[in-house]
Amino acid sequence: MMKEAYMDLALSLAESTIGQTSPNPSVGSVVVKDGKILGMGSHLRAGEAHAEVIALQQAGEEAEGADVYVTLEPCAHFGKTPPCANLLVERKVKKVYIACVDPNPEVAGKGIKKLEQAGIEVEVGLREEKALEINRSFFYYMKHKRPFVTLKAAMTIDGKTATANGDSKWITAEKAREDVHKQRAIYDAIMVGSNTVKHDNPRLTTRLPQGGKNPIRIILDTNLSLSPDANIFDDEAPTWIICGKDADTTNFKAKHPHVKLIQLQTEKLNLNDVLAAIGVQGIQSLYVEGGSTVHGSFVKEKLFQECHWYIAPKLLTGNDAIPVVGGVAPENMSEATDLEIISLEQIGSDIKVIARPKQE
Ligand SMILES: Nc1c(/N=C/[C@@H](O)[C@H](O)[C@H](O)COP(=O)(O)O)[nH]c(=O)[nH]c1=O
Repeated sequence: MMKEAYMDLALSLAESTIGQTSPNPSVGSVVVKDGKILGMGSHLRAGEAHAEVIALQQAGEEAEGADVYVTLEPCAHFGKTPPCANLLVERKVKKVYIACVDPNPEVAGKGIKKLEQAGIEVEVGLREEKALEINRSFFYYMKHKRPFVTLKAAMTIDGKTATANGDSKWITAEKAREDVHKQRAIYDAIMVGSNTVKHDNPRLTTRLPQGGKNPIRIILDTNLSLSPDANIFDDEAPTWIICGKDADTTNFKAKHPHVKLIQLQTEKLNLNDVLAAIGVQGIQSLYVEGGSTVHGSFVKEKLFQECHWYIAPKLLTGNDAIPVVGGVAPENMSEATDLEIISLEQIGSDIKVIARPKQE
């Protein structure tokens, strides 16, 4: 096989573990010699063996003189496991193909240097774009210490997300809603505003036939106004509430001891502070399920990195129905937020659009 095909295999190994390795990146590795695959592996969980270790274990003595493909620069520092760069040197591999360099300034280039100093040939950049895409949340978080934000909305084709009285069940069909749950399992946290909790009484858990982890539920509730009977309080999924400085936290904590309360120092919740506060808690990726007003704030303040729009072939009509992105619109169309379409796919009877703000 060509070198690209071996790196594609390593990338598919990385992609298969997205969401389960946080706070670590998802990494895949393949060991090849004389056209034969001697080992392959993914980093499966934080604190466990790295992808290269698993692939080299499978290769055994045969690893000497082999080519190693890895989707992220091998680590050079002692984390929870010994450095992979040292292991690659010990096993006397011939050449290491690296899809992308670790953007973390503390580690960038150190693994490559260690390999080259030991006389191992290194080629960087094979399928780099795909490798960066797989770990976009991890890289974003490393750089900004705040979560990569994805806005997710479901809407009718005429842009409505609920009727005037708040009814939204259902806009999209079963298959698209199942895709939403697959996304929930990938993200560290999911966020909604208190209005969505009041209108929809959501669980915000991952409910898939094949299972999948629950994201941390984060509710924006300035004055701790939610009813104690809300669904988010009656199951064991991790729940955080973010409130303003005037909220009565003592009373709340007595009622909901298992809920993590993050109280900001401002009367109203400022999204910059919200993202900084959950970034400090280690949340690397955030899936914002709305509603309309919350989406409006994230767009207006340009605090999102991606949007997933699920569009149903329905017309709700009406000036009174709820628009998918709320808030106050700019005066001129030229002030609209320009996006770049990343993907467009049909899921059952609905369309899923992934878009990102156009880089200035
Ligand atoms: N109304 C719809 C959605 N609605 C999204 C949110 O408004 C809901 O409160 C949330 O998904 C409910 O979470 P749950 O209780 O955990 O299922 N989202 C969708 O993709 N399609 C819809 O038709």
